Amino acid sequence: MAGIRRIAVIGGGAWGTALALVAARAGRDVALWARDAATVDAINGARENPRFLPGITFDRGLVATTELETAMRGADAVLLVTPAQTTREVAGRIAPFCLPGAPVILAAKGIERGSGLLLSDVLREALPEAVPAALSGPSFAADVARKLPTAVTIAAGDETVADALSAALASPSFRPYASGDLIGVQVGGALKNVLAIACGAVEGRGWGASARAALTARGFVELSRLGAALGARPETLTGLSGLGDLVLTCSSEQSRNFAFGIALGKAGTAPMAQGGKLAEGVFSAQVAVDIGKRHGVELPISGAVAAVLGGSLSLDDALEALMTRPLKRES
Ligand SMILES: NC(=O)C1=CN([C@@H]2O[C@H](COP(=O)(O)OP(=O)(O)OC[C@H]3O[C@@H](n4cnc5c(N)ncnc54)[C@H](O)[C@@H]3O)[C@@H](O)[C@H]2O)C=CC1
Ligand SMILES: O=C(CO)COP(=O)(O)O
Repeated sequence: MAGIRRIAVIGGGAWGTALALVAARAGRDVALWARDAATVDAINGARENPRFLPGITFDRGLVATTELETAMRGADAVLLVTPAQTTREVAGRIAPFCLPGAPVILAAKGIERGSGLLLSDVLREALPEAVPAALSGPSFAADVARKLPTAVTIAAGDETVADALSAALASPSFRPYASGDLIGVQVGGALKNVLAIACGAVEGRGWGASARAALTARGFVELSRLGAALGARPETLTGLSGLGDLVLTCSSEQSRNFAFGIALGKAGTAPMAQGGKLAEGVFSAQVAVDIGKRHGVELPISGAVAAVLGGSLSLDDALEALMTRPLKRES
């Protein structure tokens, strides 16, 4: 496909702002849409997003706006960076302004709850003229905004689209790898959040580093089995958006899912509130288990997370249930 000159970034939270910086550093003409006027003013004026990226002054100026039509005007590609559960609504809102055939890169990590659809399928329903793509991998917004180096996967059904998007976003601090596996990239991104809650709970409950590593490894088995059942490629599951992101989020308090898990672990049962920060795994746990059931894939750790979050199981009982499952050979 032709070179990508102008990119619209939809969503002015931590990741949307960081990705707008990535695109600007890669030499793209960037317009960032945020719904909150104070955020737009701070980005345009002080080169900051104090609500979502506190303490970071950007190395580049960005053009932000509260007007969707202005942000979308002439965009060759769109980065959709609002929470997973808002994808259908926001895709519907940008639909009137989206150029036919423009790639829409899904940057949220989750599965739609009501429908059980991956976000690329949500996009196909809400914005059928767009070409779905996904960006995922080990990448904390604050690190990326600070220009710390990382690598991610960018996937699209047509690998030449993934190649073009990778070229459009690459810079010395941000290295995308192109992939044709749109399903695998999304399954990894959604499941690692659920598993990070489990690992955080282990941390918060004081069950030790050995338990956390064991849970991460068995969690990877869940992620791989679900991915394989949905048609993911093995190299995606062991790659940046699968194992890479799982390792990051299951071991770092910088992760909101892991931090949510720590709070859960300290409480022993599901906390009443999330403390305001987005933890996507909370929304994906049960729907992932339901998808697994439909495909004959058991997800015991994700199931335990869903049951604890749903209030039907305490953490201590969840641990006992996992540890006393019938013994089997490792696979
Ligand atoms: N923060 C991070 O390090 C990373 C986040 N992600 C993913 O990116 C997605 C977004 O996360 P963040 O930007 O970090 O969250 P955030 O909480 O920092 O920001 C969310 C943004 O979405 C906006 N928003 C919420 N509901 C909306 C709606 N209905 N319509 C329009 N805008 C709406 C909020 O106003 C806010 O600007 C999540 O799925 C997350 O898993 C992916 C990689 C890294
Ligand atoms: O996806 C992320 C890093 O790759 C961010 O993780 P959290 O949403 O748990 O903060």
